[in-house]
Amino acid sequence: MEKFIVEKAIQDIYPDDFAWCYGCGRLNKDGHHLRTGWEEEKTVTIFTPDSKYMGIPGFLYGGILASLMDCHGTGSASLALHRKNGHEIGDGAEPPRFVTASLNVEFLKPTPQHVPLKAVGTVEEIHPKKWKVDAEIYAEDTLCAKGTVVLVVMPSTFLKNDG
Ligand SMILES: CCCCCCCCCC(=O)SCCNC(=O)CCNC(=O)[C@H](O)C(C)(C)COP(=O)(O)OP(=O)(O)OC[C@H]1O[C@@H](n2cnc3c(N)ncnc32)[C@H](O)[C@@H]1OP(=O)(O)O
Repeated sequence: MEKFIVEKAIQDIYPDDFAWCYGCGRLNKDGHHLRTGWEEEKTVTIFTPDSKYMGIPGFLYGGILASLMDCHGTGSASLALHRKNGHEIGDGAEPPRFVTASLNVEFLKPTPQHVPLKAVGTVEEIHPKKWKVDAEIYAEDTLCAKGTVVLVVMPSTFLKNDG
């Protein structure tokens, strides 16, 4: 049977200061709370968008697929560098933080509403600070979108200076 749950997600262990992303921050009450984990050597994010994310009645708005691809990318890169650094979710280590440098999405088929979407990622290191995720989004067995996301380790300029 198809698995529609991510048991251990990298977003669950982001430090609170980095858990506010609209797509994947667990502390953003208005956000999507996307969660990304390993499924063997691939990364997986499961998401069933709310009815309001409609493009054409019965079909999803493409921007919501891009959001899924975006946060699936940051989560996947974080998982991969965390593992490369010798860590796994649950060992107490803080994961690396990534931002999206580029996002390319190809909308291949109309995507039905009201079914769980599964983003599947293949992660590749370009440079220790720069990673690429090739992602596919499936609605049930149909490949509806694919894309490439390039992620860069978050520069210090993103850190809020409260002092
Ligand atoms: C903890 C989790 C936090 C959750 C966050 C969720 C975020 C959700 C996703 C988003 O929406 S992120 C928000 C949207 N994205 C942005 O706002 C990013 C805006 N863009 C930028 O800030 C910069 O353009 C960006 C950081 C993406 C890239 O900047 P650069 O063009 O300077 O980076 P570059 O790609 O050249 O290299 C990055 C680093 O890798 C190094 N590098 C990359 N490739 C290399 C190579 N081949 N050889 C040598 N060095 C290389 C490069 O030197 C550099 O290291 P340093 O910072 O130490 O100098």
